[in-house]
Amino acid sequence: MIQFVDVTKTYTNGTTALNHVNLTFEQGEFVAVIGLSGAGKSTLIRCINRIHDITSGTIIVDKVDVAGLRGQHIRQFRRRIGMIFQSFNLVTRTTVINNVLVSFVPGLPIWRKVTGIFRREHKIKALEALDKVGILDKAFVRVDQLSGGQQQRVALARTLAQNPDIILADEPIASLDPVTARVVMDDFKRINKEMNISVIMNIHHVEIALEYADRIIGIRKGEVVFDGITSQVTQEILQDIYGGKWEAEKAAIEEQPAYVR
Ligand SMILES: Nc1ncnc2c1ncn2[C@@H]1O[C@H](COP(=O)(O)OP(=O)(O)OP(=O)(O)O)[C@@H](O)[C@H]1O
Repeated sequence: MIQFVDVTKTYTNGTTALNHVNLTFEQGEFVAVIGLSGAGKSTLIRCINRIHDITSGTIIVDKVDVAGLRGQHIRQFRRRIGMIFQSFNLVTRTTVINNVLVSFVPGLPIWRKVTGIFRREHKIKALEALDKVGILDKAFVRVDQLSGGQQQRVALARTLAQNPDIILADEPIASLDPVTARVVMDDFKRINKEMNISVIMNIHHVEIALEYADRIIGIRKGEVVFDGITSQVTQEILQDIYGGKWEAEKAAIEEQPAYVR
């Protein structure tokens, strides 16, 4: 369970990105966070694994006060939380399996890190993770030979190999075409349902958010203005989340070329 209790985040330049946010995420939920650009979606997600430190309030993840973690404890905590980015964050000049094996590095002795020698059990786990996202056949292909969608699935496999309880996804489909975006979203959904891994996703594509997520959180100017199950979301609610700019936002998404939609 993740709890935000009266969380405020003000960056050093004075921008308040989160303003007195209260939220609870149960284990196994699939939550989409939506809102205008600059609303605070990334900040919300990134405070959970301490990429950003909050200014006031408390974030509790499974009874652990995240702000109190230091050094080794923060590394251990982060291993339970996978992170997926828009830009995949892979090493493109090496193979798919090497990218997945990297997820075992933090727990390995220094000589293994340096030599890149991985145990058989790690290799099997890496291959299993690739199988879960349907790209086992690409294990020994160089990442730069894969499509964007396949690269995002490698990133997902790398996260799965870490055996996380939670996956935070920051605009994971923003650079994918609509068909590939759905393939990747299908992976997220399957992982969420079959493995009971919580998925908290920041996403611009509202129609995809409504199609895949169980719950929608709408953020406007750092405040939660909607929090409810997906079927409750109406056009009026979207207007409210997008500060009356929903029609313009919808048109902007529709006008984007296919590769960014
Ligand atoms: N490192 C930072 N330093 C200062 N201000 C920041 C920083 N990161 C974000 N902000 C500001 O905080 C606010 C929320 O930003 P955030 O990236 O969380 O929004 P977002 O909803 O994810 O936007 P987008 O959809 O464009 O990614 C914005 O006003 C942004 O300019």
